[in-house]
Amino acid sequence: MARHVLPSVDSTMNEAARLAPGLSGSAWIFAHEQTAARGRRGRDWRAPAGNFSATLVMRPEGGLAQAALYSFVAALALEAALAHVAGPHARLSIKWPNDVLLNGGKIAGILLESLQGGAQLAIGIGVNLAHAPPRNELEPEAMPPVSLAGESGMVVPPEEFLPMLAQAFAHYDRQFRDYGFDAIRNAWLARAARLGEEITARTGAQTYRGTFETIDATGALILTGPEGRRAISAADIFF
Ligand SMILES: O=C(O)CCCC[C@@H]1SC[C@@H]2NC(=O)N[C@@H]21
Repeated sequence: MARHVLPSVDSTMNEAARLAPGLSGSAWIFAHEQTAARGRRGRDWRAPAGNFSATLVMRPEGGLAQAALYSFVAALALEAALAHVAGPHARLSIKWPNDVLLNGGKIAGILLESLQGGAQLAIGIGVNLAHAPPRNELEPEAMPPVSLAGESGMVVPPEEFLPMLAQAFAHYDRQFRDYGFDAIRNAWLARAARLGEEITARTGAQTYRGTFETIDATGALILTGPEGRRAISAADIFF
């Protein structure tokens, strides 16, 4: 698979959009540093040298709904690659839909954007390998950020993390294509943070509190509260 390695870039998502028209297959776009990286919901994302920053551009099968499920494929791949470097005792979990947590703090984030009218998908992945952002730069209720180095003392060069992540992604992508979302859903649920516990979901103006029952066949979070069972397809989650 093609790999583009950049010393510095505004955002690997922007670079993905620039390169996409010329890409026939899949490609990883990796940068040692990003100067204007973005997170979900228009938030800024810090991506200094030492942290991992990459975007995978690919051509998903099926329509947009199918492409959105790559959020879970990517989260599983990221969790697997982190388990590989952090060792079997690291407390890793996935917060719906796709934040990877280490020891209960956010170590990584995933951002999906469609390109070329949905023909291509850009999956951006950022991992705090060396540095966590300062708490005061985040929203007050955001998950506490952590880094791999801070939690474990381990130094993993970002360029060495790329092949591990690419391999783990290829594994789960194959599972998804061969066995469908059910296989991904089961693996995801086995690693889900706060499954069966009380959580809060905030969707724009609405806040719902309830028990995190499961995710459905579309990836929506199923919350059971005083008003019954609710499927939530986009929200911020608070524990
Ligand atoms: O948790 C989030 O809000 C998602 C963060 C995604 C950050 C990655 S870093 C690589 C890629 N380039 C970007 O500008 N953003 C994503």
